[in-house]
Amino acid sequence: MGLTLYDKIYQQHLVDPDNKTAPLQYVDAHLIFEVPTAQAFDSLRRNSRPVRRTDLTLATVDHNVPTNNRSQYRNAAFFVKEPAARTQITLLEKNITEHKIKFFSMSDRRQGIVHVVGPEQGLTLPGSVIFCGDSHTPTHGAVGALALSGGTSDIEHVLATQTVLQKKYKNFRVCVEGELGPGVYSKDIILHLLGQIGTAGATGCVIEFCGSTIWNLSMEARMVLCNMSIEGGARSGLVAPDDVTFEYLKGRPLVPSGDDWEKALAYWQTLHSDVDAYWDFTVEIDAAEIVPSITWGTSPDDVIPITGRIPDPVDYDGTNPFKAAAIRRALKYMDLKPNMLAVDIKIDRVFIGSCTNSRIEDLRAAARVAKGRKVAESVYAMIVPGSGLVKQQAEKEGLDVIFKEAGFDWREAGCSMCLAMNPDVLSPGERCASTTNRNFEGRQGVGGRTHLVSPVMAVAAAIKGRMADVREFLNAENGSINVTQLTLGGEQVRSYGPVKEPISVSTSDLVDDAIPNRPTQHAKTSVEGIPKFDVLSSVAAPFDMQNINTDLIIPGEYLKTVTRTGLGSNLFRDLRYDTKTHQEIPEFILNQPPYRNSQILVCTGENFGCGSSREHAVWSLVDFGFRCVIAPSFASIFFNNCGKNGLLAIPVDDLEALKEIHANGVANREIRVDLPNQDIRDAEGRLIVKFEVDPYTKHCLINGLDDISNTLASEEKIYAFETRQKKTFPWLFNRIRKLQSPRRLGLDLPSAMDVLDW
Ligand SMILES: CC(C)[C@H](C(=O)O)[C@@H](O)C(=O)O
Ligand code: SF4
Repeated sequence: MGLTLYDKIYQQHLVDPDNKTAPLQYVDAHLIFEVPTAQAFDSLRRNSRPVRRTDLTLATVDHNVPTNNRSQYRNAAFFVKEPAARTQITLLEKNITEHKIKFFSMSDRRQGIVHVVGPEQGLTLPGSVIFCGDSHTPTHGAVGALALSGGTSDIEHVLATQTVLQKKYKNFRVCVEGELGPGVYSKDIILHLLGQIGTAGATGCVIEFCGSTIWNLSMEARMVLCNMSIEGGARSGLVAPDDVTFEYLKGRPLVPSGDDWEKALAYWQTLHSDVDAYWDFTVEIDAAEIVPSITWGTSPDDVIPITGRIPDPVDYDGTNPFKAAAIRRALKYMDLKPNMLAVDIKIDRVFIGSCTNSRIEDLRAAARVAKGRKVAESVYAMIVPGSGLVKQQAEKEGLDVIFKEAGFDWREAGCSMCLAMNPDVLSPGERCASTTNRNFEGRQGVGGRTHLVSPVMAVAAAIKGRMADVREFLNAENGSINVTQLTLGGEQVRSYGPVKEPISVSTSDLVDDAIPNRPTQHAKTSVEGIPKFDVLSSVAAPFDMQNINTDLIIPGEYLKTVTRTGLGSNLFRDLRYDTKTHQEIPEFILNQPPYRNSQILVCTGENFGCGSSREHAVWSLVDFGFRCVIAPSFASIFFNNCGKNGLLAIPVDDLEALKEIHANGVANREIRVDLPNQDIRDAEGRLIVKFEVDPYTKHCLINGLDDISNTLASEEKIYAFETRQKKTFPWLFNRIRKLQSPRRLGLDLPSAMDVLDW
């Protein structure tokens, strides 16, 4: 039996292939940003743990940054007005300065969304493992890397050990064959897929995208697919590297050159799944069936073609009551009527941006539709390039002029209106056609309504003032669209800036390679652990929603905290409080007296904790008082984050048992969760169900041990692996610290006073 590309990269990165209980993957590159890192650095400091490889770590700021004009920019402390955001950004600056980590600050034109910046600089290379504490890290898989995400505890683990604990996931193959129709973009491919498999369809899997349609896509279009793999529940997504990949990589600042390029290329060309590889799941899609699509509801799989109608819950009442309830809730939130035509949905706002669709090809495609046209008077439309270099490139090509003439607001790089963490938010009730990846309730602002679309569909909506079929604009007199360019992204123009003194990473540079900060001489003998878990008796708070996402558990506004505590009061904010009056909603379960002190949450709906990797979701549950969550299934990142914070997540797929636990909760009767014996009993001690838990997590929970202590015990193995890796793949090392300062490259803002001259 052959291996998949994922199998191969995973195996190659196993630090100790014999350790099956806590498998460690070596991380070749680590990307960090302001939101989930403060707590990680703080905890390292408290436990006297050094950052192991500052030379394999790269930082930027994106989520919190305001996107208004930076012509008067002096420094972050002055520019960022909102105090919590300012604290988070300046704290990151302090941490990277202390640890000497390379950083693209707001005064550096290379700054931008972490998943735009990484590939743009060539940080992510085929066959490597990249880690970033953000759920859209799979984006980087487009170059044929294994791109892993996780929460703050994982970030801390990578900083301290340069490894991440990763079990082996399953293989999911998505094969798309044939030619895409006019106006169909890679965003439509991934929306189409999500419509088929749902938000939990690929849970516990890594997706490999393949087939003739995929090979014909540009790198940036492939990134869109990999980016949204997480929306299907996948642990990551990737595309085997080919000539398109190599062409994209060549010449980027962090990509090897000269002899090393030749050696690297020879290796990269071997990276593909074997013909006889075993696939746990396969989905085949005929490209001809895909039409420009939109989401209508509050989950990324609520997908309909632009020619379609809004679903009717009545159609599911008999067969799938969960789905019928979810549709009713979404229709109410989105203020839509069943069976309404997609093209009849009027919009107020358009947002083109985010790590999904803010690259140069997205902007080129959008500009082709916008050219010579006008945004409808009723619409406010904004374009936020993914990085300063994307913005610079777009301006060089005159795209900004096209957009401004059409009536778009042209802004500075950042996550912007993708999530409500910076000044760009929707007002309650506003409806937005958005090129982002999540349409959850409140995602773009309290009460805001999001429809996910491709960049060209966003422009079509902006012009019409309602959801529109971009194909109406094809071959029209003004700004006619060349379909090939539209789907393939057009010519490959480099989107990074001038390199005055090109860096060239060659093997000879390895002589003075950085020495890792190995922990032995610094390590404290006693470190903080996690709260111990043994046996717990409590009334379980009963929930019955499917796909409870982490935005719903704790909205983006609260991710600006720099501690792990204090989030409990805003747990489930949008379910718990009236959006207008901010008063408690009496019907919500956690506002009812018996459940205010519940330590167990039981949910009968599947896929608990989907969406973002924010560990804040777990911290808010723990801060509220929960020690255990029971559900039929969990999203992978949330599940991992639970164990690292002493919160026991128990998947119970025996639906009768689950109903019984739920019924005990409704009746206000205690249940007893026994971790050592792995069972759940009722108040009389009668067994309801036995449960599975992986032995390593059980051991850590019962003994209150944190992962890092365990991993550091394998220091010699990590060091040995690292030494081998350096010999075999020298081009993966010694490159980030050779990045040059923005000033030397002419990429600093003229008004900036905080430029770091590295
Ligand atoms: C803040 C970050 C942890 C989060 C994520 O993991 O995705 C964010 O980027 C999001 O899109 O919700
Ligand atoms: S999904 Fe949005 S908020 Fe998250 S990294 Fe991407 S752009 Fe930023």
